[in-house]
Amino acid sequence: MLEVKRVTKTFRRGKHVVNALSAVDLAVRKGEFLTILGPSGCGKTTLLHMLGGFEFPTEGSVEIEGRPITGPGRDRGMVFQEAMLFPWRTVRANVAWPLLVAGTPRRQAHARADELLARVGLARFGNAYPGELSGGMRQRAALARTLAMEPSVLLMDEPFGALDAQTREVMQEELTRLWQASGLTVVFITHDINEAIFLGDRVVVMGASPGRVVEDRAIELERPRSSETKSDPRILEYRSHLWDVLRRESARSAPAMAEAGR
Ligand SMILES: Nc1ncnc2c1ncn2[C@@H]1O[C@H](COP(=O)(O)OP(=O)(O)OP(=O)(O)O)[C@@H](O)[C@H]1O
Repeated sequence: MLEVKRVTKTFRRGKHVVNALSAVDLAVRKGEFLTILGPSGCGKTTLLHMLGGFEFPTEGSVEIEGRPITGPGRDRGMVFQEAMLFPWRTVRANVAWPLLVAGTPRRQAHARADELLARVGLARFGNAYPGELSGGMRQRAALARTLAMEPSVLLMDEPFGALDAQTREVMQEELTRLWQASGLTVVFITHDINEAIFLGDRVVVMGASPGRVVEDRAIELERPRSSETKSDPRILEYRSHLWDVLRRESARSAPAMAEAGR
């Protein structure tokens, strides 16, 4: 579904050249849930932005279903750490907004928004304003708005990073349910190893300086996954292995990053 081929990305910052990504190869199958872990600054967001069509490789190519990605498209929805909702519009109007922009008649767009709000557990909050919702509810509304475009790929950049631990667990379980029912392909960035394991069919670990893929591990926990999955003893093995990889990468990249910041 998605293919990143020998991608290198360099940014210029004044006189300095930042090698954000170096020779990254990555393929994501249709319907797969891929999670990405890695130390700060290893290029996770840059990679996601390329898949979204907001950044372009310096070398190499990024493709969706065999076609080069040349810009953002309705086939790919993005969800960020902070739910970007219009505070002056109701939750229903926020979710309906991309449909209205695409020319859907208002009544139809609002009916579709209500269906989507029900799917993310916000059926009773269509008339509320974003400021009246909790962080988790705002993230659900943002997800509903992204789903309104009927993307085939969801690109998620630490979407639960700003939530408290309990809400985060609930959101993880809801997302797996939603994904399982939808057939969506998901690429999900996180700093949380447990989250990466619980959600992912595969966990990719990136290393920094330069950003590259250092580990690609299949997670063979059965689906559907639920809160009980979280006490599966295999999780401990996955966690210990991924911790080792991350520790090694953080130690390796820290001196180089300190040097780059000087
Ligand atoms: N527009 C830009 N201009 C210059 N440098 C950039 C730009 N975008 C990213 N970088 C640099 O590229 C590197 C990778 O950044 P990126 O945000 O992709 O990392 P990340 O792994 O997502 O980090 P974090 O986990 O902290 O969000 C960093 O050194 C960053 O400073």
